[in-house]
Amino acid sequence: MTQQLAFSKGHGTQNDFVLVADPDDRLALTPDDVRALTDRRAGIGGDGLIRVVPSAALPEGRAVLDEDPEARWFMDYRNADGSIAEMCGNGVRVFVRFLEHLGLVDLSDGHELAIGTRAGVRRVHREGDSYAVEMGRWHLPGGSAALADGYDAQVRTTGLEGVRVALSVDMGNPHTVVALATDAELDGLDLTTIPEVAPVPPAGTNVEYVVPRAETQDADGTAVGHVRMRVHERGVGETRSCGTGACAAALAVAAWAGAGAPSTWFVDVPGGTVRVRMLPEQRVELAGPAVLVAHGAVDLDALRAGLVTPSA
Ligand SMILES: N[C@@H](CCC[C@H](N)C(=O)O)C(=O)O
Repeated sequence: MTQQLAFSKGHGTQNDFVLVADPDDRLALTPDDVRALTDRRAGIGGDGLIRVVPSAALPEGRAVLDEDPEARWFMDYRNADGSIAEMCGNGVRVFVRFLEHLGLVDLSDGHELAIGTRAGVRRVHREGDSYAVEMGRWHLPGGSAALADGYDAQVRTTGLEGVRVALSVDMGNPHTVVALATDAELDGLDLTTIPEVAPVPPAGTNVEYVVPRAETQDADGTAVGHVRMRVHERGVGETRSCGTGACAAALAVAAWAGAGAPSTWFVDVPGGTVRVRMLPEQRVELAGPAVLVAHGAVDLDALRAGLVTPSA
């Protein structure tokens, strides 16, 4: 008998994931299995794979339970190349939508749900169809000196081309935000290859390219920031959205703008728009949609047989 694996497929602003439920921690998915499942021709297709597993089943999950005993479910996140990632902002929202679909949680009463991730506990609540995630503490690996360098370089830059101000932002996973001057520059980027950014941390980095857009105002007349972003994700390539990347982008642009920058930002990505809010104590909130589009079963033996290993 062939081995069948039940899956769902979901996305958050078109950052798409294969979702599998493993409530008894029985699935031993190898990196090759992940590559095959996320393959867009021989598999289901996705930027990553998310496994639902009890926090108590994994060492990283047990660490999370020490932080918050209510974080019962753990998001085991894999990039499409099979590598493990600490966090995924769009993934957390889709993970919670999947938990709802499985009947494991109910957020309809507006309460907050604690989720385990390799970057620590993340808290999620619903705002209608949108899911808001408290994304934890961020920091700038280069410290304030890196910020000063970036800001100086940016204000010195004139002309339409050549703006290459970069800032590393740790969102639980690594990001490098690069400021560009114009929409044409952003549109013209070739992100089929890994962009050159320096310095690249040893564990690699996700790279976000951003162009500021005009500020708007909310109903109370408070300024709201706005940026456009394209992203090259570590372990994937160009994707149509990245939630942790959107937070990093808003944080970098707000930091470059200095005191008085808006505390709410909209980040436009090729797959839609997410909202980022600065919170006290170097925390940030990400809000956006989470959609499940398919449910089915995959024949694991056929899938494994179809995986082509690139020759050296
Ligand atoms: N798309 C995600 C980030 C996924 C992990 C990333 N590729 C990494 O390796 O850190 C998001 O929405 O945050």
